[in-house]
Amino acid sequence: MTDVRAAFRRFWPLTRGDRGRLLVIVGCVVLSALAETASILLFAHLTDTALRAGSLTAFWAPACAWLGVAVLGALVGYLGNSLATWTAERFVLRLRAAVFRHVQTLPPHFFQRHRRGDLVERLTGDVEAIEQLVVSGVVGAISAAFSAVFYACAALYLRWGLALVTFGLAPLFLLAARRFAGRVRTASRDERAADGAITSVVEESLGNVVLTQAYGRGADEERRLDREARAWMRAAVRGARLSELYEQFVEVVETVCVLAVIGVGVWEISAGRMTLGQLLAFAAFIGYLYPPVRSLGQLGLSLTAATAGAHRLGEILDAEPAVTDPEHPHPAWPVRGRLALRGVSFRYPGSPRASLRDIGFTAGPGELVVVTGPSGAGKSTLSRLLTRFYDPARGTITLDGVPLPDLPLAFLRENVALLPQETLVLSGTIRENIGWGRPGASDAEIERAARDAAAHDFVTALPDGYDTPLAPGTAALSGGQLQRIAIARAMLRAAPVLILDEPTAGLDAVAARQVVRPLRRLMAGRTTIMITHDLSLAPDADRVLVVDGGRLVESGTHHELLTRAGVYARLAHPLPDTVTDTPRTTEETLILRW
Ligand SMILES: Nc1ncnc2c1ncn2[C@@H]1O[C@H](COP(=O)(O)OP(=O)(O)OP(=O)(O)O)[C@@H](O)[C@H]1O
Repeated sequence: MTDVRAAFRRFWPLTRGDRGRLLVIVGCVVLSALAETASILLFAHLTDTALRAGSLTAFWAPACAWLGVAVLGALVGYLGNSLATWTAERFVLRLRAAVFRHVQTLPPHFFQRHRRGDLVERLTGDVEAIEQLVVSGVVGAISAAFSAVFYACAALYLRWGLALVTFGLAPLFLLAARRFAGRVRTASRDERAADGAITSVVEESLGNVVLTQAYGRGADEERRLDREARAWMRAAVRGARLSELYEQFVEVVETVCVLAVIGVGVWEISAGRMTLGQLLAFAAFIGYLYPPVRSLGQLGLSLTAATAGAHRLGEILDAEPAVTDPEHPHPAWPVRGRLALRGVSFRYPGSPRASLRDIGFTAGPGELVVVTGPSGAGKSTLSRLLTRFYDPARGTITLDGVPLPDLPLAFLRENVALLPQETLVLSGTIRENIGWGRPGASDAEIERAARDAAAHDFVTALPDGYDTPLAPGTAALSGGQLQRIAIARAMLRAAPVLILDEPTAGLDAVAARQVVRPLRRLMAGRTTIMITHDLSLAPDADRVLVVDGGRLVESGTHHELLTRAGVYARLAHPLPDTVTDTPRTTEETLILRW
């Protein structure tokens, strides 16, 4: 129960703005229960007056009153239920938006440590489970409680002795619910986790379908899905069995209660202390009284199950963003793009060792700094610090002399554009994909960016041109073409600082050649930090930095580093022109990958 309370306290604030409506719903629920109670009393009256006497004249007045009450109850019931559904859905909408907003602020390592399918499940199934707890649960509990109180009062009014017998048996329902609660919670938690695992496997398998087919691993993937699906089935069956067992058990308890009441009632009638109408009405009340008591117990079980969802969602909401906006941000200025790193060290949260140690360098407008090094050296980590996905543990990074943490994140990322390693395609047309770089850009600006990125020709050759729809993983464009779309997007952003993370990764020599020219146009006049294994652009760089084991081990121009015969020379080896002094053009040296 403490879990339910804690979950409720955590998510209740999200009902702000709808509490007036919740009050109206409660009003409707109470009126509905009152109408139900009144109809039963009218039924008793009708039995004792019209039915027993067989008088039609005595029939009309209670019958009309009963009809009036029924119509009123129906209207109020309709209003209350519609409003409750609307409020519940609004709550789901708000909760999902809040969780999604929070997820957007979380650092890269959060997404590396959680399977995507599991996150999807938390944002869908678990969000709905919490709605059960906070909105439908509360409305259901209030409705059940008021109904139980009204029926109990009416039963007391009809025959208080008999009513007390009835009430004495009611706690049996709550006891039964208590006994089941723990097991229901475990089954529900397992079911939700298994749901997430299934979504993850399906998503991963579909995402890697080419690899799976190429390596003939379809059967393995099927087994993987089967394993998760069986875990889900076990949990689902366990949950269903528990709730069925509870239902049936309660059914038997209810029968015992009703029989006890009728038995006592028959004895009362035989002693002349009760009329048949009263007994029938009383039996009806019992029929009505136990379901709300029962549903209070059932509700307890649903709420307990919902806490499993609350717990899983809490894990997301408790994850902290790695960086936040400064309290007193530095005022905006026209950024020139001078980057400076001094003594920068960084370790990923939870990682035993530092990924970067004591890194320092500067880069100014119009300069190209190539950062290279073996796999795992810390190059991508550096790009994450420059775009402030993380702050360094030690040292500082400044933009035009202002430390990055003093800048509003939006301002920083407007001025420091990242071209990530994965060519990211968004759901939308090519025009929207490019326009994403700068919201509000005109079609002419988008087209100009596409021309500069050498994308215009292949885009216009497509049947739908700029209106060709793209979607992640389903784009009918080559890797090089997608990369040029990404370059056009970055062109449009027109940020003074560019961070290019492996801009030619995954492209063959021909495709790489096609992106080099647009890349150079993109870099012109900007401060560019290019993280790459591909040394084809290194001869053009003002400075090449070699990172190894998180440290900056060498720095200089391509030719200086080659003549130094250190790590860089080894990385670039064997290169046909390692000792020539005449630098080749970028295109000629393009295949200098190591
Ligand atoms: N989320 C993370 N949590 C813990 N350690 C991480 C995380 N991401 C990366 N690392 C570690 O940090 C180090 C640097 O990784 P990084 O991705 O920056 O290397 P890289 O030089 O970009 O490699 P590659 O060239 O293969 O992309 C590696 O040892 C890696 O294992």
